[in-house]
Amino acid sequence: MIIGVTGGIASGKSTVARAFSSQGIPWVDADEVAREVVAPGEPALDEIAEQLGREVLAPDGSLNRRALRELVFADPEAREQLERITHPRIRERLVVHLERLQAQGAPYVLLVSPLLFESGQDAMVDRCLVIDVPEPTQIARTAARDGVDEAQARAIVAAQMSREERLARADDVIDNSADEADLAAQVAELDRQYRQAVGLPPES
Ligand SMILES: CC(C)(COP(=O)(O)OP(=O)(O)OC[C@H]1O[C@@H](n2cnc3c(N)ncnc32)[C@H](O)[C@@H]1O)[C@@H](O)C(=O)NCCC(=O)NCCS
Ligand SMILES: Nc1ncnc2c1ncn2[C@@H]1O[C@H](COP(=O)(O)OP(=O)(O)OP(=O)(O)O)[C@@H](O)[C@H]1O
Repeated sequence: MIIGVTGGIASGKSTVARAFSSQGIPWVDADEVAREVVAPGEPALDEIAEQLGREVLAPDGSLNRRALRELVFADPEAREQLERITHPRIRERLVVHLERLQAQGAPYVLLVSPLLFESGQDAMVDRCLVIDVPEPTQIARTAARDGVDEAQARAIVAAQMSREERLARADDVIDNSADEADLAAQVAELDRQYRQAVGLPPES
């Protein structure tokens, strides 16, 4: 069984994944795979430079992530171009990573992805778990963690699915507006349900 874990920027997906991991559940992180596909030497990196301009490269030829971020969250067309280059490759690698994890015999595995619904990755999973936070909390946590200004954080949120739409598509929801202890309790309860769904006793 594959559980897709999604939520907007800084909703708490990685924190949730770590909590599941402490119960023995492994995960694949789509943001990490997205970085793999644009590593130096990857064909996607050349395509990005060709289509979006060499200004998005650092002097050493690697991706200047900050420059690309500022470009794509100000220009929806540039973002769509970037997604056309990266999303098929991300998807291909996610399939490989998930198959490898499943072969290792965990009770179930997680696909952690900010764009699970937007990029159609929900078709790869059995259940969708949405991490939900109010938008002001999301903006504040993004700005605090990534050192981006509030306007940039708002632009990123605006490029993602609305909270309402995401919740409407959820099979399960974690409310991450309280503290991390509260989050851990919600994860423990879902872990119990997921183990039961795959026919395992709660503590296996
Ligand atoms: C725009 C880029 C260069 C910004 O890099 P940066 O290091 O600043 O941020 P990072 O990659 O850690 O992403 C941070 C968050 O931004 C949001 N985000 C990233 N890409 C997108 C997008 N295309 N649309 C909406 N939100 C996005 C996500 O919430 C993500 O968790 C980078 O995110 C990227 O290459 N995005 C395109 C690939 C993609 O869609 N990745 C998302 C995972 S499928
Ligand atoms: N319940 C909580 N209370 C306070 N801070 C929290 C809570 N949950 C997460 N955070 C903090 O909010 C920030 C975002 O959390 P996290 O990195 O888990 O989100 P994410 O959804 O994985 O983000 P992204 O996809 O943008 O990388 C982190 O700095 C994290 O420590």
